Amino acid sequence: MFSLFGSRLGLSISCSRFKVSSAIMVKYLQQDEAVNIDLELFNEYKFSVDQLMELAGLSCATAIAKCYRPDQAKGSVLVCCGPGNNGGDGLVCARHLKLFGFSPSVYYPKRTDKPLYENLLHQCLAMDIPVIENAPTADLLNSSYNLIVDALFGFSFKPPVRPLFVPILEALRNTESPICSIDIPSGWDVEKGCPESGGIQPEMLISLTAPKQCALFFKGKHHFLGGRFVPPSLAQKYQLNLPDYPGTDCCVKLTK
Ligand SMILES: NC(=O)C1=CN([C@@H]2O[C@H](COP(=O)(O)OP(=O)(O)OC[C@H]3O[C@@H](n4cnc5c(N)ncnc54)[C@H](O)[C@@H]3O)[C@@H](O)[C@H]2O)[C@H](O)CC1
Ligand SMILES: [K+]
Repeated sequence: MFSLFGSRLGLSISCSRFKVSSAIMVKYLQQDEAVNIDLELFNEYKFSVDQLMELAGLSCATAIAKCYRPDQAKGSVLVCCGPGNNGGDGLVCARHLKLFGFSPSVYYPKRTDKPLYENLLHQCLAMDIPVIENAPTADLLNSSYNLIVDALFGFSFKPPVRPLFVPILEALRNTESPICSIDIPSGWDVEKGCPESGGIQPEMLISLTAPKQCALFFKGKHHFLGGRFVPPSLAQKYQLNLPDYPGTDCCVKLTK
């Protein structure tokens, strides 16, 4: 009797909290705020990169599986990974996509020689995830992949794009296959959004921890928040106004 009453009470509290939190907009972070929150997670809260990257990558794969089916005609996903932690999120995401029934391949042109990244790549190879060596053209993306995951650059990106990444960003700009960007549409300014000279236009964006200001310029179909690891005291300190994640989900759809 008591527990039933308790759970009903809990439900009504979370419903009323939802009303309150949906009225307050989630905070869109400046680049330095994103960097500071990241540093605080590591230095004050003592999380390791591996822990947060695993949760971030899992939340990305989960959000993708909510929007795209693994059994479409070509059924394959190309995960493009950059040299930093955004690329690491991509490697984790590729591994979970494979476990969810997708057929991911990885493009990883600038590999970081640190054990974390070597191990993440090793795990992908051990799970028979192909790694393609050459930058794909837009035509190859159109003919071979149903979805492109953009894990090239995250919140530490500083324009302009260096030469090694120009061909892949050019292909992403011209492909007709849908793109899902992790945290930041790569090549976009973290605060000002798409460069005036043109940039990629993802169909899906998965913001991690909290959206960055460039997400205000996102025009695609699906905007999710992932990375459900923020301690309430940290969310409070930066007034993130995070939405309630449904139940035990690791991602939540954001509405405009
Ligand atoms: N707290 C969190 O929310 C977490 C987020 N995660 C992910 O980490 C990235 C941020 O990672 P970071 O390593 O700081 O940087 P990036 O991946 O954005 O890129 C750094 C990498 O890129 C190179 N680079 C920078 N500018 C350029 C350029 N113009 N051209 C070419 N290359 C460039 C730079 O040299 C570095 O090598 C965040 O967005 C999330 O995706 C964590 O996984 C979990 C915690
Ligand atoms: K990205």
